[in-house]
Amino acid sequence: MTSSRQSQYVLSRRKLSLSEQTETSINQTINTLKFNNRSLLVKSLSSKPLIEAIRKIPKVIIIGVKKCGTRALLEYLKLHPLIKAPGPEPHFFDRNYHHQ
Ligand SMILES: Nc1ncnc2c1ncn2[C@@H]1O[C@H](COP(=O)(O)OS(=O)(=O)O)[C@@H](OP(=O)(O)O)[C@H]1O
Repeated sequence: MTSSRQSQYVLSRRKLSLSEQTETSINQTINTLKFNNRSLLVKSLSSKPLIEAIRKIPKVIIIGVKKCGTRALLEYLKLHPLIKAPGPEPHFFDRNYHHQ
């Protein structure tokens, strides 16, 4: 990233008051989605839907083989008032990724 783009990025972070944790999530998303051009994201950060989408990125993912007790773990964690879960198990990876 060039220095002008870097300062643009820092300014955007300040303007949006992103926490360090949110910024880490954004950076992980950038890496995961293989965004090569970060300036694209910096420009998009002014878009409210994108910010909302980024806030919804999970902070924790429970992964387990069938019948290992992931449902019970999720139910116990959901008892905590500060923990939100997307309803029942979303099965994101087994529904969206298939190895051959
Ligand atoms: N703490 C603990 N100790 C032992 N066994 C436990 C525990 N918590 C959950 N369970 C049992 O785990 C089974 C469900 O696991 P999962 O939630 O991973 O099931 S699933 O694959 O998502 O359907 C399910 O087993 P079955 O009743 O045989 O289906 C649960 O009874």
